[in-house]
Amino acid sequence: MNSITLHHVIPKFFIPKTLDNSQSIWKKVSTFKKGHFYIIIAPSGSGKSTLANAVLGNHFEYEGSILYDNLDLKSLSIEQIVNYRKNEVQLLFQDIRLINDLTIRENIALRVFNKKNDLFETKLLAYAQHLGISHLLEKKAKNCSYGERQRAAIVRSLIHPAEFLIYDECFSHLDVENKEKAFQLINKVAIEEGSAVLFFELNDFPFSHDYNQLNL
Ligand SMILES: Nc1ncnc2c1ncn2[C@@H]1O[C@H](COP(=O)(O)OP(=O)(O)OP(=O)(O)O)[C@@H](O)[C@H]1O
Repeated sequence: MNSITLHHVIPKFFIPKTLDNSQSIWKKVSTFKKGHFYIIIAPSGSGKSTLANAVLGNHFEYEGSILYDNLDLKSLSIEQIVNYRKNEVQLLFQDIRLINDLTIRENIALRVFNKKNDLFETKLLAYAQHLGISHLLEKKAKNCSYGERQRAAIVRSLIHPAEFLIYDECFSHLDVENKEKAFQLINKVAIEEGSAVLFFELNDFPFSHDYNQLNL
């Protein structure tokens, strides 16, 4: 998939306060392209999770359309949408969604549970080390802090990355140093893979970057 386009999208269940803001992407045409990098900055309650979940095909509670290349998401079957999640589009949900009773290693490996490949193990170890969670790999997720689980979820998102990587406030529990490390890792993997990255954030990152900035 080469692009995801928002075509006059506006949520059905609330009217965004920022609708009249000329920077806002509601009710406009915006295209996210493979290999490009975006940060969408918007205040609490402005619809970041609503839009991120809509782009994943988790709900259709909006007017307008979301296109995967030229295909309207609303015209796809559940099976087709699920297939897109294997290699084309993936979302790291704001609430992380690790399984409490599995270890951090098992949670990360879930992304590739039916694929045997030494490369995944190499990546898992390298990325865990980069984010400072190597010592937590055999620990159950429920016994880790929120920030530790957030870093584990970021590793999970990168061991078999899709073409469009979407992150909904994925650094919310990280200190500035860890935020920057996580950002650099996501950026590096996305460049290597040719993926697009879409960050949904409350505020801009506290370090310099050259991502395209959009607002809701
Ligand atoms: N299923 C739903 N039905 C009705 N209203 C909803 C539903 N889901 C979200 N909302 C409302 O839509 C608005 C946007 O919510 P959303 O979670 O998308 O915002 P957000 O920008 O991600 O916020 P935050 O930064 O606080 O996580 C909120 O006012 C929320 O209460």
